[in-house]
Amino acid sequence: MEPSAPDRRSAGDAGSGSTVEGVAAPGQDDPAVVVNNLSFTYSGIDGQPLLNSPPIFRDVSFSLRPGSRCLLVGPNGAGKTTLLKILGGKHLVPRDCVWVLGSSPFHDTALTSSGLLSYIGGAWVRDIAFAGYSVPLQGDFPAGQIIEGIPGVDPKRRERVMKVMDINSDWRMHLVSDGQRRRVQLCVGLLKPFKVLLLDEITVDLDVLGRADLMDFLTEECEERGATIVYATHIFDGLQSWPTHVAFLADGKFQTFDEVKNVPHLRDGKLLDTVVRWLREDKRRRAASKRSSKTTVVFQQPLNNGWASGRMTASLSK
Ligand SMILES: Nc1ncnc2c1ncn2[C@@H]1O[C@H](COP(=O)(O)OP(=O)(O)OP(=O)(O)O)[C@@H](O)[C@H]1O
Repeated sequence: MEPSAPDRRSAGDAGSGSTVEGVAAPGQDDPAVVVNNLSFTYSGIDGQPLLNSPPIFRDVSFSLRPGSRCLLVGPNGAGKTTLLKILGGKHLVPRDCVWVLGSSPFHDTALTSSGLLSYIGGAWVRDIAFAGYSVPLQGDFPAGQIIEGIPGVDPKRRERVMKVMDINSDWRMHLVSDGQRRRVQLCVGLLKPFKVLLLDEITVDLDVLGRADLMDFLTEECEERGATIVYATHIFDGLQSWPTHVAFLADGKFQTFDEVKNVPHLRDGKLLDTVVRWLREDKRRRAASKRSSKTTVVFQQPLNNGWASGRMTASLSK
């Protein structure tokens, strides 16, 4: 799909339907998400691209209109999380490459602080000085305290989201199961009436009913409020009729990005079969390209050795 021209009003311009200070809401027909020729490579702490690491994306472009539900699929390591993080403003990319609700998510922090753009991904962890990296958030405090402590939330919406996620306010966070912790994490991410929601494999710990209720809620949010959702997952159970769009990311680009109604097998509800076929094709393509490649990878002494306090990273010299 060709990207549409982004809405380039700067933050603070009066936009039709603007409700949050600092964020110019796009008009109803403007795309909610626009990506223009996005290329991205991770860099080390010296700011240089990591050695021997090809770009994660090359010239990726797409756009999504309000109300779209896009399933983002692809093999492990294809870059789904990276793309969601870029859309969520967590990685610096050139301002003109990524537009969410008419603003650059990295540069215009009001997008995320207002809750209009919400990113929910990974386990609920934090880096805590002297405790370590990726420490699970499980202090002894009740779930209700976290949820009710978030300011600016409509009490009716809070009640609804807590009901959908089936949360007991008295759950003590250091005693809950992984699935219960995930429910609280989801609840927090859904409390504000987002316009764009980015989900990174968040249903992994949920039981089947919790998952079904969540997907129904998300469908309603898109159909009734015009929210836009990009959801990266490897779990396709019960998702056949959920997406309006499917994007298959592999080898640095979208091998497929289309509306479900335009892809015959997807239209017929064969989501899992189709994704498995795409994955097999991609695996064959990678094997063929490896066989034909004459490039010898030479490991060199990297400019940084990837050392950070308490952690060894993958950029260590071999
Ligand atoms: N912080 C980082 N620094 C350097 N490389 C990274 C970093 N995070 C991810 N990568 C690399 O970027 C590539 C894409 O990773 P990413 O997590 O986006 O893939 P993914 O499609 O979400 O994978 P999965 O399906 O396994 O979750 C991988 O090769 C990974 O090793």
